Amino acid sequence: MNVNDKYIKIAKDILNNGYDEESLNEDVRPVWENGENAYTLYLPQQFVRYEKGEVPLTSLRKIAWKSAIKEILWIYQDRSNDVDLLKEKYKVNYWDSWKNEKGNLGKAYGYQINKEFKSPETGKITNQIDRLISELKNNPLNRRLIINLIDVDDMSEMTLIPCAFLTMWTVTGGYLNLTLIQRSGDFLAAAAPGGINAFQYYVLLRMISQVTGYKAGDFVHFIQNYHIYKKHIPSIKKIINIKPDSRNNPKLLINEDIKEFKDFSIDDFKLEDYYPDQTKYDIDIAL
Ligand SMILES: Nc1nc(=O)c2c([nH]1)NC[C@@H]1CN(c3ccc(C(=O)N[C@@H](CCC(=O)O)C(=O)O)cc3)CN21
Ligand SMILES: O=c1ccn([C@H]2C[C@H](O)[C@@H](COP(=O)(O)O)O2)c(=O)[nH]1
Repeated sequence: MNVNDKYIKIAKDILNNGYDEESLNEDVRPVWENGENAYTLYLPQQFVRYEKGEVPLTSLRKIAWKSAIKEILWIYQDRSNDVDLLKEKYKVNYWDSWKNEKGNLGKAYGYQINKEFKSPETGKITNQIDRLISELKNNPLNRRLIINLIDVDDMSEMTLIPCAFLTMWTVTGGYLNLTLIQRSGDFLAAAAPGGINAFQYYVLLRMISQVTGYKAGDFVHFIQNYHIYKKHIPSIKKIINIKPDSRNNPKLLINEDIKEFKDFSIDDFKLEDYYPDQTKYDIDIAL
């Protein structure tokens, strides 16, 4: 099954078999801009496997792939929670609704990457990304290689509790394999197979592989609550009936001269053979 097939299969599964929040007569947290409840159809515990060499980018609709990479650079390289930085440095606006009065996300996302702690392996003061890179180079059989964006001590000071919050990393011979755990996934806006979340974490896998001397291996994306907002249903129904351009076979090229994680910039990433459907969808984002 290619990425588009995976997209269509899970979309149909949620549409046909998803639990309908509205009919459960319980409160839901998210609202639309006008204050109305944002109900979903949802399925629990879905996962998507992308074999090595497969780029998780759908061509059923246009994905903001550069913004997706910029978000990763902002979180893992700038180690920032500052929404104004995302806007000024990267021209990405879509986190604006979640910033606090100081213009940041509180103790979420990049804050957890910048936080220092004592490495359990070396005893030296480090941060989660530096420890991961150093252990992959020096101690590849380490089974404790995770990056966690949720620290329960800080949860009440996060403006949004990270959705794609946990990565786990395992070396097999010359390959680095990644699992991403996502607690909650908005199918249309971000979490679909080949959408922003899958693609951006695949890019992180490629980047970390490149600077630690491995090839990118398999990528598994697990979503605990996978949902389609009911307002998005008409768009999803259109998308799953698109016949994509048969030339699609996306390849991601990354500047091979980059050897240090801190040196990647957005201009080091190029996509080839990507011809996404150009239909425009006006996507409301639940707040
Ligand atoms: N309900 C909800 N869904 C999300 O996916 C989400 C949140 N909230 N809150 C935090 C971030 C913000 N995210 C967003 C916000 C907006 C778009 C969006 O407007 N996407 C459009 C245009 C993207 C562009 O061209 O820049 C799209 O067509 O996908 C996507 C993800 C992802 N996250
Ligand atoms: O990277 C992201 C960030 C956010 N989301 C979605 C998932 C949910 O629809 C909302 C968050 O609402 P919660 O009630 O906190 O789950 O944002 C995503 O899919 N991907």
